[in-house]
Amino acid sequence: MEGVDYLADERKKAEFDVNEMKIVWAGSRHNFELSDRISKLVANDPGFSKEGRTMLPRKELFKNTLRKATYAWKRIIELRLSEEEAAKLRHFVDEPAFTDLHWGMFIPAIKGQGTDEQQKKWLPLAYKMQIIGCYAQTELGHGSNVQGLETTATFDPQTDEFVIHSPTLTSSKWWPGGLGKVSTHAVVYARLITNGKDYGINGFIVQLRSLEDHKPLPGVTVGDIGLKFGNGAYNTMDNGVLRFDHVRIPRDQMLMRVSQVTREGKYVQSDVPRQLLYGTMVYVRQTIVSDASNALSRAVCIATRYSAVRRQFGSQNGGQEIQVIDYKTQQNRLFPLLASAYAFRFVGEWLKWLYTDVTQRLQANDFSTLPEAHACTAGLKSLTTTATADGIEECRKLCGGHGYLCSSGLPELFAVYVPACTYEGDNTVLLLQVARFLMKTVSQLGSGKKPVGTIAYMGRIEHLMQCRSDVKQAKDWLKPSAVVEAFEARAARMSVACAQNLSKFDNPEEGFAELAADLAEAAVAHCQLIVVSKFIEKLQQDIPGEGVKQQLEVLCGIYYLFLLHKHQGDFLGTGYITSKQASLANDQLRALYSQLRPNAISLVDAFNYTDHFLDSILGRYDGNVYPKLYEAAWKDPLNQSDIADGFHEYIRPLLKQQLRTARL
Ligand SMILES: CCCCCCC/C=C/C(=O)SCCNC(=O)CCNC(=O)[C@H](O)C(C)(C)COP(=O)(O)OP(=O)(O)OC[C@H]1O[C@@H](n2cnc3c(N)ncnc32)[C@H](O)[C@@H]1OP(=O)(O)O
Ligand SMILES: Cc1cc2nc3c(=O)[nH]c(=O)nc-3n(C[C@H](O)[C@H](O)[C@H](O)COP(=O)(O)OP(=O)(O)OC[C@H]3O[C@@H](n4cnc5c(N)ncnc54)[C@H](O)[C@@H]3O)c2cc1C
Repeated sequence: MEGVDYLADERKKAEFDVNEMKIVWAGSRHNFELSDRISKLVANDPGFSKEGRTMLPRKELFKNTLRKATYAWKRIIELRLSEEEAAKLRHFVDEPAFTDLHWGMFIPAIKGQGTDEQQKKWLPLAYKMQIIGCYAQTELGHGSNVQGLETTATFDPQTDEFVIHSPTLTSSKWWPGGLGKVSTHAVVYARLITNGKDYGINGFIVQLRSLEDHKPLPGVTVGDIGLKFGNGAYNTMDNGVLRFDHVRIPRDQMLMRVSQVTREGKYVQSDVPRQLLYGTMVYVRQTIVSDASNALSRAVCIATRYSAVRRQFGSQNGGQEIQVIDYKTQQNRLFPLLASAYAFRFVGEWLKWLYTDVTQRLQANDFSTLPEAHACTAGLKSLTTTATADGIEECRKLCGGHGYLCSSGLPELFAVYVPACTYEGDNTVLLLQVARFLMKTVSQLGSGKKPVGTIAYMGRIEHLMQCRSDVKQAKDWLKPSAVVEAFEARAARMSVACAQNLSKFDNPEEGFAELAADLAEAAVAHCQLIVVSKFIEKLQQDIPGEGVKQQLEVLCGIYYLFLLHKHQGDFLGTGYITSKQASLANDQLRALYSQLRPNAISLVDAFNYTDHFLDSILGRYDGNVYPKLYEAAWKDPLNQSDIADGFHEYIRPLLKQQLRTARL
């Protein structure tokens, strides 16, 4: 039965041009062609096979990752791939590896915090992978509280060196990816001490291992921190532990863009803000937002295809049972996730633009938009990773029992993805950063400083505090102006309520700690407003392709009406809508589910994922699920023999004993 498309009827139902939607999803025709070409290249290369990955013991799994990463590098060189193509290739190889941190954090840290001279020295080595680096910030005792890090870098003017030292057990670096077994170098964050004074955290380039035999250098203790959550999953990564015993590095290995230490040991602060030390985190948080749409769309693609294949109940006169995708409850769980995948795609595109803009401004010594960029990257990283991790798990449940099989692809996807809620900033800690930014904005209202960008709506605070929704019938909820005002009024009112409550405390920090849960909710409301607004703005662009814009309008409506339904307590509680208007929103949401239904399979086809990338029997493009599940079961190592290892040792004596008892 090879070659039959079991989802062909579903595909025929599409009311839009799928090829044009693929381009919208990819961001441009160029991006589409690039992804299409590289994903097929990876899928057709046996060197990148994923076969049996979840069954391998850790050591073999890790060795296999080293093989794949090295093979990927070989192919990148052989095919003379550009930086953009190489990054795509690593993405489609789809296995967390030390290279993620080398390219994703070590190099960006040197670029962002190194002087021109330092970049000239280190970047060519890193680009050719003649050195391999990681980002060593977090310690056993401190992750979120970066200012609490304990590793020291003490300047020795006698030798013109820094002495890097781990003074306590809790100062051991703990977690950095690529550190445990591979990295030769690290950007290490340590307290800078000179002339007996502690100047706080700074980055230093430190060599950890010999470039000859890869042995740790004298004074360096380094290893892997141990097995993590899930089979396979993130265990392909060597998250590491690192201790220094008075390790000496030349002074010029301190990353000196933000501050410098002179030959005499004098500390000099540049005129750039100290927060630039945190710049690598801003960059990576922005990439994590784009990646959320990749991970969520992947899970949704699997769950949607399988929901169209799977049938349960409702057979009449011997006819077929109902496809589970036709149950309203399935749609109510699945379609908002499909809509979220598209929403996160577009907000990710916008955030990339914002990041590029702030980077250009920083180069021109304009630091004015840095606080907003920090708040947006932190908040959207938190919002999108939380929703994506929850969404992947929901997709697993949407696939019933078969979703729990590793061959569905969902358990591994979840296990690889879920730490995104923690790394690059715990999601709650990041929301509180957004809340601080919002409270600062509210406190400055009336001071003459006009809020701009994503907080421009605060400039209309008087209107937003007293306006009421004018929705009278369900379809009024399709008017962008009605929706944007609803989300703005909710976010503004929640922030103002927090600010009013905060003002009742004599000590603002005590107040902030006491009201943290409310503040985090206000931050979520603000971030949801950003996602909704950016989706609506996207729809105001010229979008070619028959029916493409209409489908995006349906998805956008589902995204915001589902949020409105889920958080109706906020909208009702702040008095912007009535319960009747909330109920109309729900009516409209149901109507949109019906509009989306015939297009569901084509909307996930628009992600253009290869079966290799999805790595899921339930999500196969052709929908040929049952024969392939059956076939895969027989490939399990337990089925290599009829009689299991251990039978003679354990089960047989047990059975014999029971036989004896029965005879008695
Ligand atoms: C592509 C790669 C693959 C992905 C693999 C991922 C592997 C994972 C890697 C990692 O996890 S690396 C380690 C990441 N660690 C964190 O994210 C730590 C989280 N903590 C922090 O970011 C910060 O310390 C904090 C919690 C945001 C701030 O703590 P604190 O309250 O102590 O703030 P201060 O340091 O005093 O700063 C105050 C001032 O600075 C502003 N600010 C904070 N962060 C930034 C930033 N990143 N950019 C710009 N500005 C920032 C903050 O808003 C305050 O401003 P004001 O209120 O004073 O105006
Ligand atoms: C898979 C993985 C890869 C990683 N890779 C790297 C890497 O390459 N390099 C690197 O340097 N680090 C890395 N990390 C570390 C990561 O950045 C930290 O774990 C993360 O920043 C969270 O910090 P923490 O572990 O200290 O959490 P904690 O701050 O200890 O969080 C514990 C709990 O306390 C809460 N909490 C903490 N502070 C507050 C507060 N102020 N208010 C309210 N609640 C609070 C949190 O919400 C959380 O619920 C990685 C972590 C993981 C899991």
